[in-house]
Amino acid sequence: MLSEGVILEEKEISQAVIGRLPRYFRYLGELKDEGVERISSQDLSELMKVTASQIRQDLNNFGGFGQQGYGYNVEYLYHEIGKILGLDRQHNFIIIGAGNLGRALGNYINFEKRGFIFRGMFDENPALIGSRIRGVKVMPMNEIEHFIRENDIDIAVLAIPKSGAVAVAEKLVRTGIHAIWNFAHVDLNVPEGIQVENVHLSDSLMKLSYNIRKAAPNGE
Ligand SMILES: NC(=O)c1ccc[n+]([C@@H]2O[C@H](COP(=O)([O-])OP(=O)(O)OC[C@H]3O[C@@H](n4cnc5c(N)ncnc54)[C@H](O)[C@@H]3O)[C@@H](O)[C@H]2O)c1
Repeated sequence: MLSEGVILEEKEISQAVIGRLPRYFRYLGELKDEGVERISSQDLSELMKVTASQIRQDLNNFGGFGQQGYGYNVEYLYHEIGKILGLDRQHNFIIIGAGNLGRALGNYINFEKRGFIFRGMFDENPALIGSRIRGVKVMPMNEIEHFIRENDIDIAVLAIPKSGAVAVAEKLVRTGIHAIWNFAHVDLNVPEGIQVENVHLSDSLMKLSYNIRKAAPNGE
């Protein structure tokens, strides 16, 4: 089972560490763009507001990357974390659901900068078929299986209501898709080997709401 951690270079890495890697990647990318060549774990810790020991522990999972008295080579670490995250290769994705959310995701160009290439969009509403988002055509659902196979699609983004999500996910599984980025508010039961990442923006909003309440418990 891959639910608790992933096997990487013969070592079990916890999902908590994996979850922190994109943030390291982002900060290192910014440092690299600013021309910073190396950084100590102390300075990285101050910048990212996590303890230096957390940084050392996290990066030790992958063999360290740091050198005593030198710190981290920013460019090297950036590329190594990118490789660990699989960002050294291109991922082709499609979006299912050309509604508000699907269109917003399709219009977001920064995914391409990370190697996620928007290839196709699908919807069951005939009125939307043929319309385009950033030049990408909305296609009918009966073309999806053929499209996935012909265009080397590895990620399907589910931006449809939960009522149809399970059936669509089952269809995607039959096409041999590798991964589903699931925005529908339903848990998907997919076979082992197919990766699902659930996104619930409202969870983040509820956390914010909790923190607002904690900061002003009397509703001031
Ligand atoms: N997880 C999150 O953070 C998050 C955030 C916003 C919205 N959502 C969910 O995402 C879904 C889409 O939101 P929206 O605002 O874009 O809705 P929307 O109504 O604007 O768009 C939904 C689109 O999906 C299409 N569709 C519906 N069932 C389909 C099916 N079985 N196959 C193919 N296409 C189908 C519809 O024709 C429509 O174009 C909603 O169910 C909403 O609950 C999730």
